Amino acid sequence: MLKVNHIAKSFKGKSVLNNVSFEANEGQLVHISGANGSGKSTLFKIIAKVLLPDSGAITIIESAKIGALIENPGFLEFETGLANLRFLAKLNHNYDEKKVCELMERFALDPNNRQPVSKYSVGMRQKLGIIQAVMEDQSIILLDEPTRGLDTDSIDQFIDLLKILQAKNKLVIVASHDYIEGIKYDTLFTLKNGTLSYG
Ligand SMILES: Nc1ncnc2c1ncn2[C@@H]1O[C@H](COP(=O)(O)OP(=O)(O)OP(=O)(O)O)[C@@H](O)[C@H]1O
Repeated sequence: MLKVNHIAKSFKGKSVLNNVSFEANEGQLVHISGANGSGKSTLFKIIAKVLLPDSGAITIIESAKIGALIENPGFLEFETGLANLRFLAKLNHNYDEKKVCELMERFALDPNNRQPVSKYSVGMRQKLGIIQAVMEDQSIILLDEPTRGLDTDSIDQFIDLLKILQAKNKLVIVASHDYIEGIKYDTLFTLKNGTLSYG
């Protein structure tokens, strides 16, 4: 479903990714661990094709759609959470209000909350970021530090969501520097000094 072939990327002569390769398939839950600055976000941006690698290639099966939470997702600050999700999904003509509201409720976000996103807490924004990555039934889901700012109840809700995504045969790749108790990954990678290795 996804092939990452010999990816290299440097910024201003400083190598961030060096010959990174791996393959992943539907139904797999993959973890990439790495310290701050190890290149996790850069790798996700290259997989999502928002950044070009210096060399190497990404191959994704044609029917696959990518959902991603990378760094701090940008929202329309003066609009409500639901209005933001509606806007993002409508860009792709794939808006299902019932599904979006169910996802919001799963994460204890009230779809009828009239507060603009500018008033949201870090955790609430993070939840909105997770929802937008999965709300269009995307088949490859990239989640960069998904539990940042989440309290323990929200982390449990996130773990439940991962189980649902796995049951739906999605490929989910989580990048984080910490280990999240309670998540059973199929494959573990570590990104260090620009190199991706198993374990
Ligand atoms: N557009 C850019 N221009 C210059 N340097 C960049 C750019 N994007 C990333 N970098 C550098 O590349 C390195 C890897 O950054 P990246 O954000 O991919 O790491 P990360 O593992 O996601 O870190 P974190 O866990 O802190 O989010 C860092 O040294 C960063 O400063």
